[in-house]
Amino acid sequence: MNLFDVIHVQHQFGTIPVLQDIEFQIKVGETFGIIGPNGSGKSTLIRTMSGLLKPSGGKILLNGKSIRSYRKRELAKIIAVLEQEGIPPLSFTVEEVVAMGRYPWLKPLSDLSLEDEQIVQTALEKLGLWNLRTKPVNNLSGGQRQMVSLARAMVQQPRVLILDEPTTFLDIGHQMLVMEHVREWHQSEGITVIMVLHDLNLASQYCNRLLLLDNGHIKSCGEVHDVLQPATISSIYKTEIIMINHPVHQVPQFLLTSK
Ligand SMILES: Nc1ncnc2c1ncn2[C@@H]1O[C@H](COP(=O)(O)OP(=O)(O)OP(=O)(O)O)[C@@H](O)[C@H]1O
Repeated sequence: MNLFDVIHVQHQFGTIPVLQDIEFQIKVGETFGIIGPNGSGKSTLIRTMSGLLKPSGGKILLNGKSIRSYRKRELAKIIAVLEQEGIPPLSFTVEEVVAMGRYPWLKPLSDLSLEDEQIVQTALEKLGLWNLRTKPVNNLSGGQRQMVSLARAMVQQPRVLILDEPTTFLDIGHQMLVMEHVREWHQSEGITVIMVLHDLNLASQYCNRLLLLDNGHIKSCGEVHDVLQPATISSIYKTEIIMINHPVHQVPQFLLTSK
């Protein structure tokens, strides 16, 4: 059985169509990338897949069951979402925000158990946040906030991690840090990762399959080499590119050429 079946999904905001006849499947354990130009519908698509947005048409099955039929808490045990902005600047401490990820697993009105606290501590240590744990998150840099967001998702212990542009606003060092943590988590726990990425070079290195959206339609979906065709990428992004083979990983990489 597929983890996700996205069946004839379409969505419109008012009268403007944003997703049209979207159909694809994702299997358990995949690292699935969603790429496409600004405004092509990537965030809208993953919002429908995480149950945050009801599509205007079609349906989305998670483990064979309509995603709309899951209760919020039940869904939060399966899917963790890292939204584009990471976490909003709040006056809660790093540790408090990370602990919020345990919410789906707590009994109503009960506090964290010793086991929950241990899970929070492990995530803080793993993501290099232990020394920052008593700091308010609104005093952190964008990169540190993104790590807090990832730690909160980690303690949620989901089976699926959905990330919307996890590397926007991050320098190359932090981009790699986030991507490597996600990869390690994927490999150690077998979680399924679905991520929207603008950086085609990262998408190529970190995803095993890609979906390319163009103006609300699927342009292509499949293996990295099949989707990242230079002529297609050049025409969809309306820009000159040169494709090379990554000298270490043997995957497509793109260079931009100035005029
Ligand atoms: N809440 C909303 N109300 C009205 N229109 C919206 C809403 N959210 C998104 N849109 C529109 O839907 C289209 C697709 O937006 P979406 O955010 O899904 O694209 P995207 O591919 O994620 O873009 P980006 O790469 O810039 O983040 C855009 O034209 C956007 O203006």
